[in-house]
Amino acid sequence: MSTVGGEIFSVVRTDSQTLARCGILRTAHGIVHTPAFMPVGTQATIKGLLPHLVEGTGTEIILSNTYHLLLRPKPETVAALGGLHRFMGWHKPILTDSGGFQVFSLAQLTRIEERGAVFRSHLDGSLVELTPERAIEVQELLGSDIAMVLDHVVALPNERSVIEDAMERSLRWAERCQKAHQRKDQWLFGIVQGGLEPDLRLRCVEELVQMGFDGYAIGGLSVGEPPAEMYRILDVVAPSLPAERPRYLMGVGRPIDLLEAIARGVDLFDCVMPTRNGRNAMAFTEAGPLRMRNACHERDPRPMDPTCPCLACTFSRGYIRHLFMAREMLGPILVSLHNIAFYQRLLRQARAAIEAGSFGDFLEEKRATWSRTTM
Ligand SMILES: CNc1nc2cc3c(=O)[nH]c(N)nc3c(CCO)c2[nH]1
Ligand SMILES: [Zn+2]
Repeated sequence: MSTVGGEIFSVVRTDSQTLARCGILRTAHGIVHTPAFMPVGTQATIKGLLPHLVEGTGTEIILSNTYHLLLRPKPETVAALGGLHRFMGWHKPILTDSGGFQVFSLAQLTRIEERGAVFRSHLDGSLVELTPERAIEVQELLGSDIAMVLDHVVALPNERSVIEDAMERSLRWAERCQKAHQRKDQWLFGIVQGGLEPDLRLRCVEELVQMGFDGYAIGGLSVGEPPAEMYRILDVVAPSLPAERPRYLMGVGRPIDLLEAIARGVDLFDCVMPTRNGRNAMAFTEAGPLRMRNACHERDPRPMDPTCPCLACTFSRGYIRHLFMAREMLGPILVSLHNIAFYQRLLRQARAAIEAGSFGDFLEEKRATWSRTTM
């Protein structure tokens, strides 16, 4: 348990129609209003965006990755340069993931042993070992406000025995992470595994809560399973987690997925979609997604989203299409910025709906509006 000033998390309002709630998450670098969305800054940068631009979208917390920074520039280098906040000039909260997902999704020839994950770096093929103890040491060197335990993530669909084995190893690793964790100004979150098996998920929740973490993440989802399957697991897992601790759904998701998860009591999200899609000229708007290379935008003087307050929406669609057709750097920068602003505005609207006790109506309205698009 960390001792950052005051309580970790307070629920300030619960919706009257769903399990959605508004909360305040307190960290060493300030507070986060939940439900909150974390843009992904994998290599100590939200790709293409200076910190003050990210702040301007209303972002209060970002995610960075142990796996990538372990390989380059190495955590000892980041620590020597003052830690991750000073290194990247972001002075609000930072959550670091442990690498559990990347050793499964990015690394080559990963071998999972009881001791830890052994893999070849995707950068130079060198052999790397990531143990629970090293994952904690790295996150303490980086100085993030929230650290994640090292977990064993498996692909879905999978054999129940494979899922059970990985879930049990993740529990043993979580305990080792807890024992290794020293920094009192850094929260430590556990991660619930167990695939799409409700009984394995609930057993994992029970054991993690027994160990006692500052917050709880729901892992092992958004790994290719149908959305309905994810929602079914959330129905079981989210309400079973302690109400007075933050609940973080890892790697999610599309705008509609965020709202469906918020309705089930989830407080925190991270996803590469707004920035990755932005770099690929796909802009989220209230009326549905826009593909900015599309010829229809060539002479369109309107902003991407006339209701959007962001800097990118002071330019015309014609200009943004030109930037992508000319392969100018500013294209991906502007649409990434806009997409993060879109997600943060959606969460502001969600928090307001919860405060008004009508999040259920808000969700229904978005389900109807977006059912005709791929949001
Ligand atoms: C894009 N989908 C996704 N599913 C995830 C699932 C996990 C998970 O189970 N464990 C850990 N440590 N990280 C995860 C991450 C990376 C964070 O975005 C995920 N990302
Ligand atoms: Zn905009």
